[in-house]
Amino acid sequence: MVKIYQTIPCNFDSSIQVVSCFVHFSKSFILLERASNEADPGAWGIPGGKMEEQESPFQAMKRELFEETSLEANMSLRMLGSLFFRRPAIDYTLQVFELQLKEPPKIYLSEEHSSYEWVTPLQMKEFKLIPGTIQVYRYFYQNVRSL
Ligand SMILES: Nc1nc2c([nH]c(=O)n2[C@@H]2O[C@H](COP(=O)(O)OP(=O)(O)OP(=O)(O)O)[C@@H](O)[C@H]2O)c(=O)[nH]1
Repeated sequence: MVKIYQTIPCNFDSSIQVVSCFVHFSKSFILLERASNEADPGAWGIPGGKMEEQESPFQAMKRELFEETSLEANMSLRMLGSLFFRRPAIDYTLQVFELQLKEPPKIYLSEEHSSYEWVTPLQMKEFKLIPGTIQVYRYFYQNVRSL
């Protein structure tokens, strides 16, 4: 159960910041499957993770992309915006990025993930996604302003 807000909700704990990225190639973007020894095993999501202290969102996003996929993002990494996530036990801010690739990339996964797939927006529904993934996609790419 997750609630997503465009503006900061009342009594929001903003101490946790997460970054995530839609990595596009052709008409697809990449989803990663969380490994069996991770939180939420078997759930699929776009690359991302928690920001570390003293990192900027861009630094955190580049680090996570490299750790999780081996992709090195430079000038082409763009920030799309932020959303506020409220789960029963935790609040966090999600900073969402996109990276458009022109060449087919070589992907090397870390131990955090067991597999990856390139999916079109329509195929997203076939995956057991991290809650909120479809809403985040719609918000940034289909200009749907209500979550
Ligand atoms: N990677 C990723 N995480 C997301 C997305 N959406 C979303 O709510 N999250 C949440 O953001 C958090 C990211 O945490 P993580 O466990 O992947 O971060 P991390 O790699 O830094 O892990 P650690 O510091 O616990 O080792 C998780 O609670 C995850 O459910 C998403 O699209 N991608």
